[in-house]
Amino acid sequence: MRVKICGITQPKQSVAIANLGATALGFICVPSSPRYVTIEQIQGAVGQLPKNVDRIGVFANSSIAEISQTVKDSGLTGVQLHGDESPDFCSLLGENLGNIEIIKALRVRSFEDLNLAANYTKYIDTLLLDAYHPQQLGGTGHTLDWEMLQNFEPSCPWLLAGGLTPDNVVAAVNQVKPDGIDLSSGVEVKPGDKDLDKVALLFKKLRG
Ligand SMILES: O=C(O)c1ccccc1N[C@@H]1O[C@H](COP(=O)(O)O)[C@@H](O)[C@H]1O
Repeated sequence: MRVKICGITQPKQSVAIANLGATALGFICVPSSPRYVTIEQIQGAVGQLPKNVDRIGVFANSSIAEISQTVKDSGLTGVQLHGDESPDFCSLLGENLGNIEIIKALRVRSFEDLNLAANYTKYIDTLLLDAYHPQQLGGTGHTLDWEMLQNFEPSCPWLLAGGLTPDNVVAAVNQVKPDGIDLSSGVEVKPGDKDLDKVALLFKKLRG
């Protein structure tokens, strides 16, 4: 299963988390986030990573020019769009970025939100479902209603995010059966500072 650990800010932690088993790391390019990193910080963090670990930049309502420049300068292999980006925006971005993974995040509070997924799948590589929060775009630590996802079968791979922790991850995966998972605050000491013991426990639970 694909496991993305998001909100990495420190080069040392990025290598340690990859060694523990993460298949993708996320770098927050949203200036209002406490986990925000600059292009230089991303360069420092991805420099030592094994080639097979995906490096995903997380954006929210950034322009195509901004995203393209960041991808080019920092060696990202994918982008996660966590704002109100439209299907047309995803399609245009895909044309601009070429061989870069596009992950569209939907913040879900109702079936109406979930049904939006169908409008995106032909323009993106991967869908991500996160919890909706009225004041925060992401990294909220809130779970979404997993019951709603019982019959969720989009026509592209998808990741479950939102409030996952070493304690609830096995239940989430068994109940919802996503193609992968994405965690941020559930494996942190504080925003931007990952707790490596919690990350290790996460992989232990997943392997168990
Ligand atoms: O983590 C952030 O600060 C952030 C800011 C803006 C957009 C997305 C952000 N993070 C994403 O939020 C989800 C879930 O996080 P959590 O596990 O509930 O803390 C995850 O996909 C992050 O990529």
